[in-house]
Amino acid sequence: MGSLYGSLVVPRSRSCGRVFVVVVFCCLSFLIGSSLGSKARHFKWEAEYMFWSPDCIEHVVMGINGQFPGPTIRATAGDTIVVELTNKLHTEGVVIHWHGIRQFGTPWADGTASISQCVINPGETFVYRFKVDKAGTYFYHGHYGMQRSAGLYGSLIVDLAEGEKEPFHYDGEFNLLLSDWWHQGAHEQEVALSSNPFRWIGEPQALLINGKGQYNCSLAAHFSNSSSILCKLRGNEQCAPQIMHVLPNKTYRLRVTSTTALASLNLAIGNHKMVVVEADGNYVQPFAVNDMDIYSGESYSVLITTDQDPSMNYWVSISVRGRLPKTPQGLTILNYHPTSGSKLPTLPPPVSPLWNDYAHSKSFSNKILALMGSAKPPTNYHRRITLLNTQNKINGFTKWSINNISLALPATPYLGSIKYGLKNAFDHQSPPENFPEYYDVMKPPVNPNSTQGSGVYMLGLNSTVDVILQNANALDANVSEIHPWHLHGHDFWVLGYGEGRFSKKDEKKLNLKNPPLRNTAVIFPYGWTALRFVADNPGVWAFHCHIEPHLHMGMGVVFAEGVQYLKKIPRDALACGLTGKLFMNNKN
Ligand SMILES: O=C1O[C@H]([C@@H](O)CO)C(O)=C1O
Repeated sequence: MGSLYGSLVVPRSRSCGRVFVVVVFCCLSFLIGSSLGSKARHFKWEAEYMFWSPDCIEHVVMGINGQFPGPTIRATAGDTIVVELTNKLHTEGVVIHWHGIRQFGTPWADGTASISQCVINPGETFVYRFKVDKAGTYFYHGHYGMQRSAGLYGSLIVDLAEGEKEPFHYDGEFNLLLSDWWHQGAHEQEVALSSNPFRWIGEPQALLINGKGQYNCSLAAHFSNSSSILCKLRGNEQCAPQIMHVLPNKTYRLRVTSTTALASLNLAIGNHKMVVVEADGNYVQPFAVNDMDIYSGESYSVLITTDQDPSMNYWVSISVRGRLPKTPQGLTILNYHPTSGSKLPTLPPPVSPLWNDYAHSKSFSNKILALMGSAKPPTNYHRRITLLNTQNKINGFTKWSINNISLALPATPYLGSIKYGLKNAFDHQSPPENFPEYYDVMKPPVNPNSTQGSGVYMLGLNSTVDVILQNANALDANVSEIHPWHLHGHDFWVLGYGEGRFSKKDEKKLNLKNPPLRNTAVIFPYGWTALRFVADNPGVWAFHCHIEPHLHMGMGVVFAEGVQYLKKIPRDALACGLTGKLFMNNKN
């Protein structure tokens, strides 16, 4: 039986002791900050395809060092992470993106193919070296083609620097990395999505918690009317649920991240409330919920108190939201000591809100506010870019477009072509800042024909940028979908969500007082989301829908800022395309 136990009773809040020496040491290290204890953490990783059974059915998955999900990185704020990644795939490149890490001063380590680096070729090794400057719950994943869908992901947890204290107390912690799984391989999915006629990938076959799921059985079979069979708790280590073993009357921190390819999820724990304290590596004003939505690309920490009857066990469930669910609930068990971990809960699993109860989702999103004392956004912006999200056609192929441009990535990474002024590397026309007044976001596009482009929004270094993400109707009437947008290289403030087309009157409703800082924000069907960020990180950064097939279909844009101020970009990152040629010519 897979068992999931965090640090069982490890007090996380550290305080300076009473003994003088300890006081001096603690307080000194507090004053000096993270620099004292910070260190380099080295990892040697090999990315490879392997046979694995995430939902008890054997498939090819992408793993790291023989593990799926990949190894968890645990570091302390201020540390330098060094990952020597060797590509052991036979015939395909690879990169890894460190989701939520801003990469200040190391934009070439962001791990985005065609944007921040060339893919690592089979047999080659690339060294990712970057600082984790902010404590929080993060993850990493492939960012080339649909390698995240193939299973290339894992957790990255950054603890507070020595001497610093969390604004909440907990006794132990668990890590829940959530994902979705298809039986159709990622390559076949790529071809399906890029074919004419278009073939949609459909809904996932299983939801995974820490890479483990149940396909044709259910842990809660005895509660359902269907003939589904009871899953085994023991036997197949690769798919047996990891039981969460807890002691009564303690507080646990659950670090929850979603790296789903498609599914928006709702997480609930039978009989237990969750207090949300962190979102995307930033503290939030704590609030309690019975269930919570989590979109692809997001991370949260929630606190649970084990104050229920210890002679029982409880369900931990994840279910699909925002799309007609065709995937069974993902389940595991919260097991109270000394009750046996194999005792199934006596109550049925939590019933998740209806998939299209968006009022419920919006109410959750609107509760997320910055913890008092958090950094506030600048009160004014220099530039506002409105990004209309539409589903389109290009020569009969189905795409997603932003202001009528579907993103097509160039062969030479932007970081190199912008730095070295290579004019032919991509489309130098700046993409549109807005969409036409007459466009009706409530209806399918009148003229769905779109174009592909590789254009970049060039942002003034240190300028304040507002982005209004505008959702619209897809190609079919009465369909508008959820899209979680993720920004690389920055956190942004989420100033607000609204219905219909963003207009002048919405301006007054924006929250400049305590908006949460995040790196991923959702747009609800037929709605808008307003974001603000400061372009203070020289580099080239992707901003895109975190739904993997949607990005594959062009749903993203690229921001560049201050690239000319970058002194030395490691040549290893740019040894392909026109930069590769440039380096070769310079050598001769
Ligand atoms: O991009 C998508 O395509 C399908 C559908 O719109 C067309 O089959 C779907 O549900 C998406 O999210």
